[in-house]
Amino acid sequence: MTAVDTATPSPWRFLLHHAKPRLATHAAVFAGVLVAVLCGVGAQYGLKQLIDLIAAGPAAAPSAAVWHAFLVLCGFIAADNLLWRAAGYAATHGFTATAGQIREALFAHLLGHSPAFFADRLPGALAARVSTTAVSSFGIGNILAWGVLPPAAAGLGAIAITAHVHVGLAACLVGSALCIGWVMFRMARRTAPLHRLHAQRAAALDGDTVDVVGNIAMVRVFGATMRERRRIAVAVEDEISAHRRSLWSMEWLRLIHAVLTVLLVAATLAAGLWLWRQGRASVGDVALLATLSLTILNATRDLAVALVELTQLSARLEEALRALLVPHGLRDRPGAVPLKPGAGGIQLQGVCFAYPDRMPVLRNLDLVVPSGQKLGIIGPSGSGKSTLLALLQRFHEPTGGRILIDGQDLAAVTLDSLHHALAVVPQDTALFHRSVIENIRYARPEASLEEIRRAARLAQCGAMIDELPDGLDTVVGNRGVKLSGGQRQRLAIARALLSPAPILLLDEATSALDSDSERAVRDGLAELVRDRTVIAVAHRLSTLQNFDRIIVLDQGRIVEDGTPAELASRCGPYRAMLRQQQGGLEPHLPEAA
Ligand SMILES: Nc1ncnc2c1ncn2[C@@H]1O[C@H](COP(=O)(O)OP(=O)(O)OP(=O)(O)O)[C@@H](O)[C@H]1O
Repeated sequence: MTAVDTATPSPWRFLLHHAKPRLATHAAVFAGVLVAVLCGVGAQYGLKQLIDLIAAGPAAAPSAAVWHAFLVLCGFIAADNLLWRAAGYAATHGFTATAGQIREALFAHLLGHSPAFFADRLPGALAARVSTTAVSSFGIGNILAWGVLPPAAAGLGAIAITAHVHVGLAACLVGSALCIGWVMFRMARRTAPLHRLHAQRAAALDGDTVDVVGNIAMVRVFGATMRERRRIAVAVEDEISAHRRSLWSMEWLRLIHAVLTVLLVAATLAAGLWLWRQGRASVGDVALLATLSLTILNATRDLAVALVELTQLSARLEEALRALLVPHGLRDRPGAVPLKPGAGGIQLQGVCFAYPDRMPVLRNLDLVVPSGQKLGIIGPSGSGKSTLLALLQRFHEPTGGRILIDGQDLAAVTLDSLHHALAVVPQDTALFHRSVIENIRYARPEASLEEIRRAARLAQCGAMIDELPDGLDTVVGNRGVKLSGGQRQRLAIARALLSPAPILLLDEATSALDSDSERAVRDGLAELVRDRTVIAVAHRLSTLQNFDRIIVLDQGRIVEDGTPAELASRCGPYRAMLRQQQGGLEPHLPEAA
């Protein structure tokens, strides 16, 4: 089934869509509850029959009829209780499975979003909303089954039995119940924005809390613990005030409902007494009307409480769905085909790019990288180097021109197949809070232990891993916090080396290494990059000294292009950078052409 229907984020359609695969189980829950409740109401009628027989006296009531009425009453009571449990058993299977399925579907949808989506949102708030959706969906199922259906069925059953005593009285009850229902519904709808506001503030607070916890080292370094506590305290105050307003609106609803139902029950009882005095109702009828009015009172009260909770949960669900079910910014185009595996030749034809509401970053870029070529990209900070790598991964669409891999336009191939063709060591080394071996194996889950050890050795992290307390099984901490920056980078390189992708993208892949480690990693890399196309962004020019070709980017344009030796011999920006990095030691440089 599709993950989620992004075109229709209405909470009810969303829930129905996810309930469908377990329709029979859900139907069993609701049918069980319905029959149990009707048996409960039937027990009240059975009691009336018994009372009428008892009131007639031992002489007038045949013994068989009394015991028959007794057994019917016991049967209703037994069915009432046992069916509740059967429905509960079905719900533990159906509701939990549906909530889990919703969580999985939203997670899958979340993973399909582009980096631009995540750049604008807090990860904690997104995770909180996935949880909110699953918890609210589970809550809505429970409230419908245990909170809405029982009082609704009990109320309708009570009205039907009242009709048996007096049709006019039952009609009045139906009219009153409908009026109360309408008033409650209108009022509940007007409170929905208050619940949504509360849901928004709670999710934002979750996101903020996770953001601070995720950056706890920085908070400590800048002695900002109190500052952050004050910030969160302000957000908590906002959340509390929104929560209070949401609850107050519900308390008003409950109060109005309580007044209306007290009036309704009093009127029913008075009518029963009047009918009895007229000789048109038996003692059993009056007892029945008394219990039925209480059933109706309880039913309408329970129904109101349940509807209130339902309104709150559906508002929370709606808010979470609105935030999560944003259509994917980047997705496979209709008719997209998998990238045909090739040697890894890359071509940029007139590529332009600007981030939304920003100045252009790349301007009319033409570049041909033959398969197997090792291309270095250098240039001042902000010149568009990482953006170029991001476009190659199709994290963003070029605003003009096109990019081809082995002659195939990236826009026309599937994203998954494109990512299988690329191995990446990103600028900001990201590791999972998992073991070293799981992090390296991420690039190729089927890789053997021997292959993993080889990749680790080539990335110069073999000795480092041996020194860890549990070797390859050591858990690296949140985003790899238990490792040094250089160690993290070497693990990321080992991970990329394990990938069979024909194109390797390195974004400042060795920036955190000292010169000796960098040289050692470079030697290890040399063997593995031999048959691949490599595009490497680097600030340290020594990283690129063995590369086939270097381009210099400036303000989104290629301002120099050639082999390292050619560029070093020209009086251009590359030579200036080289001179700067060699500390002005001219003897290392060839004569300028
Ligand atoms: N997600 C984004 N949204 C908006 N603007 C962005 C985004 N990412 C980068 N930019 C902007 O695009 C420009 C180019 O950034 P990019 O990261 O490509 O530069 P770079 O050459 O890799 O820089 P550095 O050497 O410092 O890593 C910068 O002005 C940057 O502020």
